[in-house]
Amino acid sequence: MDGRPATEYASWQKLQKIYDEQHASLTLKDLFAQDASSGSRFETFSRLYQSPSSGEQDKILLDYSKNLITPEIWSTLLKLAEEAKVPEFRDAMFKGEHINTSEGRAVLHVALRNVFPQAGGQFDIKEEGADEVKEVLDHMKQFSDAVRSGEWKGYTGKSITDVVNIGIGGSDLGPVMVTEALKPYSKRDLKMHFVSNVDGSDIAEVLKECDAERTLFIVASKTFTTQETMTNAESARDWFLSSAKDKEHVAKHFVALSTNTSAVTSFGISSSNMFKFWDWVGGRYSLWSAIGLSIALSIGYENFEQLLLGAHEMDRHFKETKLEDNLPVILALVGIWYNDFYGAQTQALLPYDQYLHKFADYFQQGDMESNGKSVTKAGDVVGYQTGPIIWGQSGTNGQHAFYQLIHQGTKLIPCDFLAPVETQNKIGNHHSILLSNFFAQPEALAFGKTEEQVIEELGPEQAKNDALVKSKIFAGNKPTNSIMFQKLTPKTLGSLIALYEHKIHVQGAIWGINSYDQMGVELGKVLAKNILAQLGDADKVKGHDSSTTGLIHFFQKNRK
Ligand SMILES: O=P(O)(O)OC[C@H]1O[C@H](O)[C@H](O)[C@@H](O)[C@@H]1O
Repeated sequence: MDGRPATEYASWQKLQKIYDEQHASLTLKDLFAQDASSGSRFETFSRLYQSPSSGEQDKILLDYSKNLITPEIWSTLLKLAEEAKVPEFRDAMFKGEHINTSEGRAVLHVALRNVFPQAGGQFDIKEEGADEVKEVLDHMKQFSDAVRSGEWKGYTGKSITDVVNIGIGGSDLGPVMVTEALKPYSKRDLKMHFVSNVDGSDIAEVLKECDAERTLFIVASKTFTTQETMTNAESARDWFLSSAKDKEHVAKHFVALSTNTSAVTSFGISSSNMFKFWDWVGGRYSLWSAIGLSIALSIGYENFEQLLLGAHEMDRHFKETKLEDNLPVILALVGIWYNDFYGAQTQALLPYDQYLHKFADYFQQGDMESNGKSVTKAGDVVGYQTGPIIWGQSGTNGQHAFYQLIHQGTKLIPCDFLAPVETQNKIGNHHSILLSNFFAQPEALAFGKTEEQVIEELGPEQAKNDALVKSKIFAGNKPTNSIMFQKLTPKTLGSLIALYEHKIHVQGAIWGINSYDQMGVELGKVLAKNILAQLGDADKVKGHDSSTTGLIHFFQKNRK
């Protein structure tokens, strides 16, 4: 809680000792072979989460049995969570304590979904702005209903057909991921576009598809100062005014999502077209706030509310469930075991659901910006690994691209496999084929293929080729989690996102770092501003190393 280095905990030291003594002989094959004597490993190491309000329909099964853990390792990991005061740190977040210590802020994305008195009661959160959440949601409902119904008209009296969300980082990735994930619930005649990159090609391609009379621009930026977003927003406004001519028309075509009212109004967007949020909403935790307006426009406010409800129910689960049954805690501890003791550098997220194809992209920011830190909250340099590199993509596509390395490469890649029981699109036997791959890959990763099996398969003649035999062996022993949910509904998606958010929180608490600032993104921004001022004139290029100077001069000489 106070940023104690994790290595100081007795349970951490015990885990190190267990690892040193046992890891060479610890195999998933042996662990599962013990099933007969000690009861099913699946029973011991899996947990079923049921939505309190819709139970069966929105259940999530977490199977973590295919991990290199024994009862002793597992109880020591749970002890670590206690020693690191994970429950206290979690409760401090829910109470609104300023756990983002470097910025002196509360961390209250849970307050954004704390709007369901009927769902087991609300958390008591006393932070400035927390009581305004409902008001902003009502504004979002009213606005998204009006746009979706066609009641909201553009400057020539036509309804809106295209929505362009202009934002970057947390003001882009969440809306992109969720609108993709919930496409089956979307209004197909309201097309969503996302512009994030300051590369003019991004906005240019989107504008080619839009008609100024029927396009709504959402300028999404917590700070309303982000260079990429403001540059894109200005270009969008210029493009719009080249058709609309009159600045008065901006009000019908531009809205802002921000915490910065004065910057929004000076951009020319009236405060009545602004949807606000608060400094206790971190950018990468903001899709639940006004930043989710594009989501509400796409899937409708009622579905957006279901997304919030799913997250709120996972919040309750995280807050109220004992550590050994707590899904976010389980994911966090399994991750720490590989990250800190086995030395795994990465963590793959592999959804077997095409609609989740942006899930890993989203949690790249969620996890890596949160836990990519190397000093504790007390300011000490950590002597252990913190946040993993998050990567991945839709499972079957990955199988034909990078799974080779996971199966037979030299690196340990812990993987989370995710899949729905029910598909959104019943076509032939696609879903059975998809799921058979979802079941097969973790099995292959865990149990591999022995030399004897390879020899038997090859037959006596080919088996004489030793190199061929060796190349076909799968060492196995590769750990995975499998997460199955009933169907990718808005509510289930909300719960899945909150599950991973809280996993990140628990890991950050154990590592003693601040998961809620992002100082590491600042330096590059400052240097870029400085360079921008020098780009126009070769004589102005000063104060850099020879490499940077050489590159800038090369650009200046060759630009057209
Ligand atoms: O929403 P904005 O203020 O425009 O910020 C957009 C992004 O900017 C920075 O890169 C931060 O590191 C991100 O956390 C943030 O999401």
